[in-house]
Amino acid sequence: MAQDCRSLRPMETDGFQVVTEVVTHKLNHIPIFKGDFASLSPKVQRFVAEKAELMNPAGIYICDGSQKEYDDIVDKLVERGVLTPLKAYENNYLCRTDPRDVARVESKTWMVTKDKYDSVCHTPDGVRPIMGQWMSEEQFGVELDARFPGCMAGRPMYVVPYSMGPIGGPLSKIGIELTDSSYVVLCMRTMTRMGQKVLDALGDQDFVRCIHSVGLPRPVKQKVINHWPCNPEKVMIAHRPKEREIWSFGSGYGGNSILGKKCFALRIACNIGRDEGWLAEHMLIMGVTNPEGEEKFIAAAFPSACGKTNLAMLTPTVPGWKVRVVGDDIAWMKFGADGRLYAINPEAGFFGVAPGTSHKTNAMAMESFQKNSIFTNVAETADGEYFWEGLEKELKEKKGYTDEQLKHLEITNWLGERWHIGDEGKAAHPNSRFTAPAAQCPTIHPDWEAPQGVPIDAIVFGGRRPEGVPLVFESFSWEHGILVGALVKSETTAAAEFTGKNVMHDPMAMRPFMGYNYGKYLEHWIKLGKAPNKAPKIFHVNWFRETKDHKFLWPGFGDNIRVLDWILRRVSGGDEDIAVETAIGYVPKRGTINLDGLPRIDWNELMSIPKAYWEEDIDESRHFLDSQVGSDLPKPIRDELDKLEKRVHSL
Ligand SMILES: Nc1nc2c(ncn2[C@@H]2O[C@H](COP(=O)(O)OP(=O)(O)O)[C@@H](O)[C@H]2O)c(=O)[nH]1
Ligand SMILES: C=C(OP(=O)(O)O)C(=O)O
Ligand SMILES: [Mn+2]
Repeated sequence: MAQDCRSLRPMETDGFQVVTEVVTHKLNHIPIFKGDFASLSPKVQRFVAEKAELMNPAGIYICDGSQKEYDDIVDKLVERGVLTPLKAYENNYLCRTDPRDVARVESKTWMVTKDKYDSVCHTPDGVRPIMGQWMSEEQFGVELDARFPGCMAGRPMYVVPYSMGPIGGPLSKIGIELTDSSYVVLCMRTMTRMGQKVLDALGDQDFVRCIHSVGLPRPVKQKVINHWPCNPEKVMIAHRPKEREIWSFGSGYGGNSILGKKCFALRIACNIGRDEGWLAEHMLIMGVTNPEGEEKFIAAAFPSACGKTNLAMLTPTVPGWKVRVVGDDIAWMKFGADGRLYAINPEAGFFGVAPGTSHKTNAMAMESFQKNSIFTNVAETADGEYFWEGLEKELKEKKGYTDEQLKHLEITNWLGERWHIGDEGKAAHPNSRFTAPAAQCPTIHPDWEAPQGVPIDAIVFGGRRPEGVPLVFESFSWEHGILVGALVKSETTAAAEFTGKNVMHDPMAMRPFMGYNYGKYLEHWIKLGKAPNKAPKIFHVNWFRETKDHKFLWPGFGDNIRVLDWILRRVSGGDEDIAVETAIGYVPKRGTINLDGLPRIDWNELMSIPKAYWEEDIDESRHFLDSQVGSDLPKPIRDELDKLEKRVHSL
């Protein structure tokens, strides 16, 4: 077989020189482009050798994670036109993908388990589960065979050892990603702790096995667009939780390819968390210090593109407050011996939504990506700056342009076409992203890499809810809070393939990332909150409620500190009289949220709990839980729903 594979191997080897050739019992003469195969642990050797034999790369490149390695790969990609230096900054690059490969693809994401109901709930006949898709092991075998054999022909196979969480930390875990995408290698270096030091820490232990291919072996028969090989027709993002294995094919988009992130740190990790008694959640982690100097930590779950990165990096508009970032997307959380919930950010970088980000909305994100960052599918100005929707005003002021000058500014849009502000279409893709090292954020928390994590005082859920849902409310109990999380809904965004603005269920903000039976997942949450563990209070926020003419009722962004202030006062307890009991939870008493300096806020509209809306919402939610969770719904959650319904009926 090796002989046949070699003959398939085209001449081009991306300019890498063959350093040594290893001969293993599995593999004949696969060249090593970089690294010392023999120094890998037997488990890693075997993994690399087996997968190389399957995918037939031109050679193997073992990443050491050094700056030089990063720079070498960048240089190569610039030479080939994959990356464009954004010359207004130091070490910032623009990458344009094939326009068909710009977001996660939920419909092509699967969990592969022997028993279907380990992955999905017992939904009634004819109902397609939306909390995860299941694929049988047999079918997975067929799909794998139709994609992976020979899929890396002519391309280097990078071996990317990485740690999610600080290397060696008690909550941290190691993975190894094999990929034929050099873009992914660069992103993994920013988003995780990557390289030799991880292999050193690994020893002969096990690791999460991650296999990623863009799915376009050389010689390539189709036309490659933007030097971005991908295979949209054959995309498959498959997870084998029991085997702790991820197989991703056909897409280079971050959420599908930077496998440490959504695939490992959420879908696989929530399985590990279930087995080991902890939680892997789609949550930011932030430290909030009040004017008295007391700091508390909040973990908040919002669906993709609903404000996690922005909240984590918030610049308070109220004097005296300080916000510091621990993480902006994922939290691994475990109750400690003292009964408190501790959270780490398993990542080392930010993969954030670019459009809408500006010094006005998120200055700390802007400061994080002034250097050493990669911008995917944004636009570029003639001066070599990044550009996207939301930067118009800032650019105008920075350059001193008149309106007329701004309108005529030469911009290259994300598709590589000439474009001007006001032209049809968008400058940047709505899901365009920045990839930036977390350490570059000016408000990164000094304990962001604390191996044992930070103690969480409040959990917050939220989503884009244009109507019916007040700015903030507090749940009555841990179980009620879990119901609140289980009923999270949000308008769809550009982070996945859905088009149009529909309000969809996104329970716990985990719909796209659920790694096992969602009913069992709720049970796991319930169990962990029981004494002697001290369960944090659970809140729900909605920055996105609209007036009848579709204007936001709440200014959002830095002003969200006003809501966090209320939340943290509730957490502190004390005898402050700041909450009113309502059917859906405690809401702020009028006047207890600081509105000083804001333009007029329509408090009644912002905080109202319309009975008709909630009655309909509960019917719809009950239908959702019945059809999507069915008999797997834990009784305490069903009881909470019954109680909520009763309270709403008597509104
Ligand atoms: N109106 C409003 N928009 C927000 C707020 N926070 C974030 N956004 C916008 O929502 C989009 C996604 O935000 P981001 O923080 O990247 O979401 P994430 O994907 O959950 O991390 C961006 O376009 C933001 O400008 C807010 O408080 N109010
Ligand atoms: C990385 C992503 O995350 P989020 O939008 O939640 O920041 C994604 O959805 O692809
Ligand atoms: Mn984000």
